[in-house]
Order: sequence, then C-alpha cells, then structure tokens
Amino acid sequence: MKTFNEFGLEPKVLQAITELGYEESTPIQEATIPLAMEGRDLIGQAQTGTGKTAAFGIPLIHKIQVKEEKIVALIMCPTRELAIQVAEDIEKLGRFKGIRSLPIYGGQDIVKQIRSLKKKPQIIIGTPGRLLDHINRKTIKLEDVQTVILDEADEMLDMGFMEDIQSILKLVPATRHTMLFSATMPMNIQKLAQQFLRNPEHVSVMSKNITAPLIHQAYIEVHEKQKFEALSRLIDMEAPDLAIIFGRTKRRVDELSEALQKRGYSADGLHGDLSQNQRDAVMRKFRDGSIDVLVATDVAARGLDVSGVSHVINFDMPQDPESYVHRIGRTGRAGKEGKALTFVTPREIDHLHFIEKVTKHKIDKKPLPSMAEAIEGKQKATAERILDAVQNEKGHEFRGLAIQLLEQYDSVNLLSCALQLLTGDSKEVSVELTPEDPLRAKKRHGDIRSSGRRPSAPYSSGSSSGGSSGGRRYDRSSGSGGSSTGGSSSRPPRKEGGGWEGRDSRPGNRDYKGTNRDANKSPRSKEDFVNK
Ligand SMILES: Nc1ncnc2c1ncn2[C@@H]1O[C@H](COP(=O)(O)OP(=O)(O)OP(=O)(O)O)[C@@H](O)[C@H]1O
Ligand SMILES: [Mg+2]
Repeated sequence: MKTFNEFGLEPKVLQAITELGYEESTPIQEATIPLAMEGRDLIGQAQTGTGKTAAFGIPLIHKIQVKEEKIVALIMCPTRELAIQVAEDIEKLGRFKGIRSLPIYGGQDIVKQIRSLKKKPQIIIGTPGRLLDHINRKTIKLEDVQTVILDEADEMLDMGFMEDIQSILKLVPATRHTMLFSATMPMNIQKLAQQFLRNPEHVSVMSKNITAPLIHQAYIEVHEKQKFEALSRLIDMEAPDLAIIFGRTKRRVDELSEALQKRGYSADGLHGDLSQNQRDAVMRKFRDGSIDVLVATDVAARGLDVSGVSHVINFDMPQDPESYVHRIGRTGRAGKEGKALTFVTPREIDHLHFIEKVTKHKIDKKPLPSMAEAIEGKQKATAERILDAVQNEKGHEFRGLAIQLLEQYDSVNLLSCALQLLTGDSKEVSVELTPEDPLRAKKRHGDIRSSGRRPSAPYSSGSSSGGSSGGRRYDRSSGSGGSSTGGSSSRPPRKEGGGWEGRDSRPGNRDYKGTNRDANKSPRSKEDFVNK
C-alpha cells in the first residue's frame, strides 16, 4: 500500500492525515485518490470499514482553495447520524488547511443552520430532504459547486431520494466532478450514474466476498419467543465491548432497549421517531462508552463508525442482503476483528440462505448459548475486569484492608465472594416483546457485488510486514504478494444480471426488500427511510 506522501498532496492535508494516525492508504484510497485528484467521475466500491470517507475526503480537501467564500462541494448522506459523522471526518481532514464545512440535516433548528451558513462554508454535508429545504429557501445556492459526493448512494435511492437527488443535482453546474461511494452497488445505481456522472470510472476493490473479511459471521436458530432469552445469554456469554443490536421496527427497538435496561444492561435505543436531541444523546452515550449496547433500526446500518464495536447482533433478520452487509459492517472495521450474530427463526432459514448466496459467504450455525455458558461468560468478564485492574495497578487504597482480611479469612473464599458481588445477580425480570412476523425470502437474480477488476485483497488479520510504529495501519492480506497493483480501467455499466452489479431492478424484485421495513409505514415512503 502507498503511504500518503506518494499522492502529491499538499502538506497541510498530509499533516491532518498524520494527526489522524493513518500510516498507509487503504486499497480504495489508493485506487481513488489519484483519480479524484485528476477530477475523474467515479463509482467507488469497497467493503465496509475500509476508509471510503477519507477516499473522497482527502482529495476533496486537497482541491479546495481556502480563500473560496462559496459552497464549492456537496456531500449527500442518507441519515442524519451519518451526515454528522462525515462532517466530523471532513472537519478533521480540513483542519490544518482551514477549510470550513457544515452538516445540514433534518431535525435541527433551521434558523441555527441559516446562521451557520452565513459563515460561508465551502463544503456542505447533508441529507437530501433538508438540503432541498434550504435550496427552496435560497439559503443554500449550488451554482458554484464543483464537486458532488454521494455517500451510500444506493441507500439514498432505496429510501426514495432519487427525485430529491435529481432536483438537487440539476442545480449544480454540469461541469462538476461527481463521485458515488458504497460497499454495495445494486443495479439501480446505474440509472443515477448514467444520468449524472460523466464517463465514470468504476473502482471496485472488493475481494471474493462483499462482507468485510474480519467479521466472524454466525447465525443462531431461535423461535421468535426465545429471542430475548437468547439475547441475554448471548450478551452474557460474549461480554461485548460495545454491541449494536438491530431490530426490525421502531416498536421493536423501543421494547427491546427497555427490556434490556430492566435486566440491568446498559442499553439505549435509536430510531427515527426519536427527537433529534434524543438521537444525538444516544449516539453520544454510545460513542463515549456510557452505554455499551445500542439497539437500533436500520437507521444505524449505514456508514456509522464507532470504534470498539466488537459485536453486531441481528435480533431480527435484515430485510435484504444489502442491509445485512451494512449492518454487520458496523464491526470489523479499520483492520479490527468483529463478530456478527444473526437470529434466524425456523421459517427464515431460506432467507438466510439467500443472504449467503448473494454475499457469497457461508454463515456458520452456532447453538443457542446455554445458561451455563452465559454464567461462565459473565464470570469470565468479571475476572477480566479484575485482572485488568491488577495490571493497571489500581486498588491501592484497598491494600491495607485486603491484607487484614487475608489474615483472618480464607483467600479463595474471599475472592469468590468478591467475584460474586462484582458479577451481580441477573435480574430475572420477565419480558414480553410483541412478536414480529418472519421474513420470507423472495428470489432475485444476481448478486450485489461487483465483478470488480482489481482483485486487491482488503485486509487480513495476519501480521503485517515491518513498520511497527504505533500508528493506525491496515494489514494487507498475505495472499498473492504484491499482485494487486495497477489501476482500474473505466468500464460502462453493464445491464445484465451478475455483471456490473447484478441486482435486478425490475419493480417486482423490489418487493423483496419491501414489506414492513418498518411495520408502521409503507415500505417506500421517504419518511420511512429518513425515519427508520
Ligand atoms: N488509511 C487508513 N489507515 C488507518 N485507518 C483508517 C484509514 N482510512 C480510514 N481509516 C479509519 O477506518 C475507519 C473506517 O473508515 P470509514 O468510516 O471511512 O469506512 P467506510 O469504508 O466508509 O465504511 P462503511 O461502508 O461502513 O461506510 C475509520 O475509523 C477511519 O478513521
Ligand atoms: Mg462510509
């Protein structure tokens, strides 16, 4: 992999990259940064957690002139949380250069946004609905925009944002530079690409599998009624650092997070019916570790990057393979390993096989964790907490007392009682969740991964060669050493299934995604998507 010095970036951008701790570029960064610096339109596809944000952020920051007092770049994201996160990433990259950026999303006070817009940001990062609002109020003008980036482009289309995106892009000069990014590129992207990109380069750095390689995937067969007990045991057994649990509907998320709290877990829920303040508060708590379980609808499936997420649990199966890929991609990011566990009811087994087929990855079956395993897991977690404290030489103020106690009592007895108290009793609160209907698999042709021409291996957990400094680096697969150089050639989208993206875009097939993405809403409504 190239180091960032090799791209010809200006020093202030390099300084920001160093500050972020990036040592080497990731494959998607290596492939797209030079093209983006040339101003080529492109469609960038790479697995979840492999640095697509910096792949477009770095060349964007490099290109923008600080003296500019107009909006010269627009980044669109499907959800508010993602817009906020991408805006933070862009801010970090542009810090030394002094680039001004601003997130613009629904749910936030529009007057406050208008005030911030007066500070002349050069980059706007926004969700399509609120952007259009500002465009209609003439508080955002796009006539000077030179670069447009659509992050999670396929999701924005899926959420029904096509028309909004079309209206927005029509206001941007035709000479602009446009880039689309996602880990999945279904066929519907073609329509957008043909309409709005000029001779785009399709850069795909996918290996055989569309799912990120460091995610250990498994499923557990459970009956709907057993799910909650299974979840409690799983959390006890696995003792995740941070976990995201996906539920199918907002009601499900509410019930589940409440039930977990009752049982004594530090959990909270995220979905689109919460106020923006509540959404912000939950994300803040999850990012700073004051809660360790985030229960969410698919609103959290795309793009969110929270370090320390060791587990993703699909309490309810995702509606489609794309959602599966993105949900589980909240773990196993930036070269770290992660676990993804999916609950499958007996009637959903076909749906699981379908996901396996599309993602070209076999998902192993795991048995339901037993009570004994759950208890053992909890005990182990307590022991680890103690050992961690020992290693960090904590507990000084208890030493005197410890010596005294050890003189009077049996040491094993003392420690086992301390362990018991630290572990706590599980609160046996009985929990009733409203049952969800099982998902049914529908057939669809093709797959969601590109037949990408760059067989570059993403990352491996294996040891990397050399460079043992403390920075953040990506390990490359040891596979066929050094074979993945070379650029990507341009290729127009192919229509037939299994080709460019292979997802059949016939209306009939879209049903597949469909029914009750959220049970309370019609599947295609824009609200639904903004409000997952
Ligand atoms: N070159 C690099 N070296 C080390 N870490 C990096 C590098 N580039 C990005 N990262 C880190 O990797 C993580 C994932 O990056 P990012 O969120 O951009 O992934 P993504 O490809 O957009 O994933 P998703 O498909 O889920 O949106 C972030 O924490 C980011 O800071
Ligand atoms: Mg991303």
